[in-house]
This record gives sequence, C-alpha cells and structure tokens, in this order.
Amino acid sequence: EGPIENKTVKDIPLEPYPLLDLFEWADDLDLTRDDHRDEVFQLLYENYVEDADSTFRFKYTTEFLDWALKPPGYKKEWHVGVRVKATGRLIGFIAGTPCDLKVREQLVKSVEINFICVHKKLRSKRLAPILIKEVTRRVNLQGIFQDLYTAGVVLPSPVSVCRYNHRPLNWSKLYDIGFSYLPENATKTQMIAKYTLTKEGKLNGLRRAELKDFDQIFALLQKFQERYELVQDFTRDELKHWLFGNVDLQDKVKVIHTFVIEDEAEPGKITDFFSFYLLPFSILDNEEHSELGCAYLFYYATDCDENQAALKRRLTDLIGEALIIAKSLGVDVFNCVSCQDNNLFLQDLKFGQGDGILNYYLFNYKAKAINGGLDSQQKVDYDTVSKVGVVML
Ligand SMILES: Cc1c(C(=O)c2nccn2C)oc2cccc(OCCCNCc3cccnc3)c12
Repeated sequence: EGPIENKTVKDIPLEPYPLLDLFEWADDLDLTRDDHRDEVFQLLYENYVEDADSTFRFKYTTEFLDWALKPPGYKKEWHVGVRVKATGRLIGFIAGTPCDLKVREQLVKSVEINFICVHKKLRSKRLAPILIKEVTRRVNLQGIFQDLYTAGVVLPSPVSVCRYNHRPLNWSKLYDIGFSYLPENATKTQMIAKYTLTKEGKLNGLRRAELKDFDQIFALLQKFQERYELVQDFTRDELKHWLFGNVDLQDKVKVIHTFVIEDEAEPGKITDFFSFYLLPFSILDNEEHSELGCAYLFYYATDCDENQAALKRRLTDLIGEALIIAKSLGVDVFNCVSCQDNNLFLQDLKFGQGDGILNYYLFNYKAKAINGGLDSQQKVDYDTVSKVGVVML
C-alpha cells in the first residue's frame, strides 16, 4: 500500500491548464468576499443536483458553504472557478479542502475534493475533467499528491463502497412527495405509527455540546476511531470547526449540531457525543411542499468498550436521541451512510436502505479495499461494521 506515482513539486506545471478559448480561470475567486461566495452559491443552487430524476435539488445556505468550504488551513487557490470570458459569469467550480488521512495507520497528507459543478448548459464541453486536473495541479504545487473524493458514479477502483440509508421522521410528507412508498400490507396510519418517536430519549445527561467540552470530545473521537482503517487525522482546530462551525450562529440557521452525554455519576465527564449537519432539498415539482428537511449523521464517539452487544445498545440509544432532536428541528428525513459503526443501529432505529451508493476514491494511493459495511450484492450487511471512519460531507 502506498502512493502510486511519486511526483515532486518541480514536476508540476506552473501554468494553469489550458481552457477552451471562451472560458478563463476565475483566479480572483475569494470566498471570504460575499459577492464571490454568492456567485458560487448561485451556481450550485441552480446546477448541483443530487438525485437522478431532478425531483430534488440541494438547497444550500451561505452558512453551509462557509462551513464546508473554509475549514482551518483552507487555501483560496483550491476554490477553483471557471468564468465565461465575454460575460465574467461563473459557470464551473470545484473545491479542495485540507484532509490529512490515516489509511491503516499510514499518514497520508491529502485533500478532499468536493462540490464539482458545471453549468447545466455547458455539460458537454469536457470541463469536469479539466476542473479536476486543475485543482489537482494546484494541490500538487503545495506538495500534496493524494486526493480523497466520493462519487455516486463508478470509476476505477474505489477504496470503499457504502450505501445511503434513510430514517423517515415525517413519513406522511415523504409519502406525499413520492420519496417513501406505502407497502401493500400496511396502511398510512400504520406507517405513521411505525416512525413515531417518543418525546424523550433514554439517555440522561444529554445536552448541546459547548466549547468547554471540546478537549474531551477530541480525546473521545481519537480513541474511538482507532477501530477504523480509513480516518481523517484531525488537528484540534479542524475538529473544532467541523463540530462547532460558527458558534455564534442562531440555532435556526445552524448547519452543524453537536451534542454530548455527560456522565451522571461523574458530573463534567463526557462519555459520548454525536453530531449531524442540516442540508435541505428544494422539492422541484410539488405544489404542496417546497422543501425537504434533511439531516446527515456526521461524527460520533462513545467510551463504551465492553462488547459488541453493549456497543450496539449504546449507539442505538445515542443516535435515537439524534433522531428526536432532528425531528424537533423540523427535519423530515435523517440520512446516514453505512460507514462508521452505523450498521449496528440501522435496523433497530428503522433506517431503510437507500438506492444511493457512495464510492470512496483515494487518488494516487494504492490501498486494499476497506469494508464499507456492504455484502457482495452491495446491500447493507447488518452483521458487520464498516472500517470507514471518514464521513464525507
Ligand atoms: C444525498 C443523499 C440522499 C438523497 O439524495 C435524499 N435523501 C432524501 C431525499 N433525497 C433525494 O440520501 C442520502 C443518504 C445518505 C447520504 C447521502 O448523501 C451523502 C453525501 C451528502 N452530500 C451532501 C453535500 C455535501 C457537500 C456538497 N453538496 C452536498 C444522501
């Protein structure tokens, strides 16, 4: 296992990749400027569609982009844009963000590539491969030669494959918009009852995380993720950003929500934490509903280290709390991927398997395949846990 091609910075072209004559690189792009951030927002909002039949489109907030695109150590050169020369209009974008990895204990300095987007009207111009080459060139110039990215499409040799899972929180709305179906042997009342949550969870000591908890959260996650073969090697500042984001944001526009369990027997001691981020979808063709509230499970950890059965019970209770909180925030569906130890709680918490597959790619690094929690038919294997600890946005 290791890098495939050992390039050095001096092999890397200093000039940007050539573009078709009517385009130019947006070298001035600076996402600390509201006008530039809003241009990226607009491009993604109108052209970055997740589901195949264009029923839904990600409903970005600028707060989401600020959080996702500007973690500690980010480089503005890695926010790569393409403009139409004649009009200055932004029509292409791709982002790289710092993401040091550990692949089976090997430290791999890498960058996470995300948000690749080309304007709908310019899809056939082979711009996407040039965007990937250009952001890779700029990352290489900084001495980083490995990239991590995920895609629904199958490209040569993913390092891991995971599956989407969905937990309805507002079943009747998901049914109305055609996302959830009514099984033959069930009535709508029964389906609504199936997904109804209790008002309170089971765990005492649950509260929102505060910055004073951070040291314990950091230590808890470092220890917890020793069980995985692919993890992000967070600095303290990075994890603080990913779990607390802009601490001064009101709950209403907060993107990232992090909670802790404080040990009743030992006040001040944090035994568990979990987090999820909110990223709604616009519903494109439904007069009754215009938006779908989505929460995505993010990082979590527990100090429960007895046996698999105890861990299963603990994680089920912990993420069960996340469902109740997400529901109280108006979320309609709680999403997670078959990574981390998620397979332990998917069934008991009534997650359904999605038809979305998430391939993890590690560019320019040869690694034996890492268990993504799926069986040979790429269905969730509820009897195994994945060895993937990295949660991609
Ligand atoms: C996307 C997504 C969906 C849906 O498409 C969906 N759920 C309900 C209705 N729909 C149509 O369901 C998931 C389940 C697990 C992980 C997921 O996504 C994992 C990756 C999420 N990426 C979000 C993101 C991050 C950065 C930039 N843009 C988008 C998803």
